[in-house]
Amino acid sequence: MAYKIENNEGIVTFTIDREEKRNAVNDEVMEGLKKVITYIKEHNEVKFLVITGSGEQAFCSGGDLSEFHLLKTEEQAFGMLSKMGNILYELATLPVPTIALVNGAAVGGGCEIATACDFRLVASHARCGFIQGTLAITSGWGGGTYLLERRLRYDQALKMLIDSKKYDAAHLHEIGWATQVFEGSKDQALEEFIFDIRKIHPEVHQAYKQIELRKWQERNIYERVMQEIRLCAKLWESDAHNEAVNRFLNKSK
Ligand SMILES: CC[C@H](C(=O)O)C(=O)SCCNC(=O)CCNC(=O)[C@H](O)C(C)(C)COP(=O)(O)OP(=O)(O)OC[C@H]1O[C@@H](n2cnc3c(N)ncnc32)[C@H](O)[C@@H]1OP(=O)(O)O
Repeated sequence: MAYKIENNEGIVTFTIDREEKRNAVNDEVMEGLKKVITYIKEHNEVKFLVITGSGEQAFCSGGDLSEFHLLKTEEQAFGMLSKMGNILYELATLPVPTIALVNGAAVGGGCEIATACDFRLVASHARCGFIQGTLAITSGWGGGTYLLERRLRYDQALKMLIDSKKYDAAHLHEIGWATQVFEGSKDQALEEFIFDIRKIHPEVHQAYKQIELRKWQERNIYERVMQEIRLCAKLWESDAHNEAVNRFLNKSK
């Protein structure tokens, strides 16, 4: 199975379990995310959603290039991108607080997943970035829109997107992308982070989160996410993108 779902007293953890591919997202992972989001919407006793990756090398390395490089046209790309874009929108707008437990590299779509969460607890060794630009595309799952909604300074958020490179944990915290940086056990870091909030009734958490979600609704965030995805799909067809992906896939052969 490409993922694990655990429920520990209302704390639901979704683990991308593809360590051999640095937890790259394939269709099975997408289906798993849809499953956990549906579970949370149908079970009021759930307090938080935690997303993490297996192993210590990667949280998530984005879309699975060995699968998605087969997509050649704008419409083929839009099909995959919009499927994950809709999943990420449902994740970003869940009523419960969401925590990205960034156990390692979060790059490309992996950085988008972490950005779509309310909190980012980042391992001190993790390097994260919107590296899509190195593949001659832009963020394709809505992560650029969510990043520019977060409270980073605009210039720092835009630089993170157009740098298209991995930042270290200290810098991610300095610019306000990382909520916290932790050493050692990710489970202990999570326990410490939720120590106080788990004492507070979940309806309080959800009421406060609704204040932000109402603003997103008023500002048509869904339409903006879909415009972002369409732009990425247009770039997907370029020779520059296809050549960059082939270089990555051939590098280890
Ligand atoms: C789909 C679109 C989406 C979007 O936002 O629109 C995107 O996510 S686009 C960006 C796609 N992701 C990438 O370009 C990242 C590629 N991976 C890396 O940069 C590195 O693997 C890294 C930094 C995550 C980890 O580096 P490390 O040195 O620890 O590992 P290796 O690079 O040696 O990789 C080990 C093994 O995993 C395979 N791998 C890694 N990432 C992916 C991936 N995204 N898709 C498919 N396969 C991936 C890599 O090929 C190696 O396989 P092996 O058979 O052992 O050679």
